[in-house]
Amino acid sequence: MSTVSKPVPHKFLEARIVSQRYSYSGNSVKSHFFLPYTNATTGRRSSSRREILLIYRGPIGGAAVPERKPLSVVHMASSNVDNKDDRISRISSSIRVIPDFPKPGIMFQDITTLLLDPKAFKDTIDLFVERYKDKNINVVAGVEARGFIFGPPIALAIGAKFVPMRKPKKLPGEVISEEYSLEYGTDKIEMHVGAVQPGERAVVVDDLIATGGTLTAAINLLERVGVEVVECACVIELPELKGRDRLGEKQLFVLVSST
Ligand SMILES: O=P(O)(O)OC[C@H]1O[C@H](OP(=O)(O)OP(=O)(O)O)[C@H](O)[C@@H]1O
Ligand SMILES: Nc1ncnc2[nH]cnc12
Repeated sequence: MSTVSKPVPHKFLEARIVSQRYSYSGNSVKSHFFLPYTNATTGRRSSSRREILLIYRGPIGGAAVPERKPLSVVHMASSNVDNKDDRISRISSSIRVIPDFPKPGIMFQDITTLLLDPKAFKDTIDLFVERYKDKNINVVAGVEARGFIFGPPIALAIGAKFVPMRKPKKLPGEVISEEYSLEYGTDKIEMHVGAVQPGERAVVVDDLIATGGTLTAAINLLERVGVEVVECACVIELPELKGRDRLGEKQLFVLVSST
């Protein structure tokens, strides 16, 4: 379905489009067409341009945008978030889905739009802080890159240290590393030797769990040096990729589920 925001005079329908750009909002795509502005009497073009906006809603790029739901009570079995909590639906609706990024077939869950909404961002952090503040957590480990956005404010609020788990060759000191497979490739994460101590209690934070490869690698790194990983925490779960199964007995706390 498409709607034209303003009636388009006939003379502009005959004009050539000089440029076009797209912007995304929720499950809709806006196409901005720029037409040369032509004087109907003289036929001369002005340097100014006229913008025509088309708004498409629904399927984009041939693939249907999946519905993202606040987590159902069944999925929340291991969490204490009230499913009726209106913070969850605000968080869910602030996350945008970009089809075919970074390659065809991937429905990319883009949390940068959540970050643009200060209330949704604060609600996200608050929900994690409410869950971990009384659990004697010493370590919040965040996985590069998006775990670096959510992890540090949680760590500060609960009085824990933040430990970055970085992509290879980024950390300057001695590291231990762990390889893992992704929904779209393979990768490796590294942690500084000495950043954590045996017996410390950790939560691993990331924006999203897909296949669970990243979180499994993070858990392995921490457990190799004697840290107790209490739980993993993500904003989004893609349940179809069964990452939760890959974590085995390890608890996973998520806020929204995307089907
Ligand atoms: O459950 P998995 O299948 O392991 O996938 C989840 C991981 O994939 C994404 O990161 P990505 O590797 O794309 O890195 P980036 O955050 O640096 O873009 C996401 O932020 C998670 O870290
Ligand atoms: N579909 C997805 N959206 C965002 N990040 C991801 N990481 C792995 N799969 C992803």
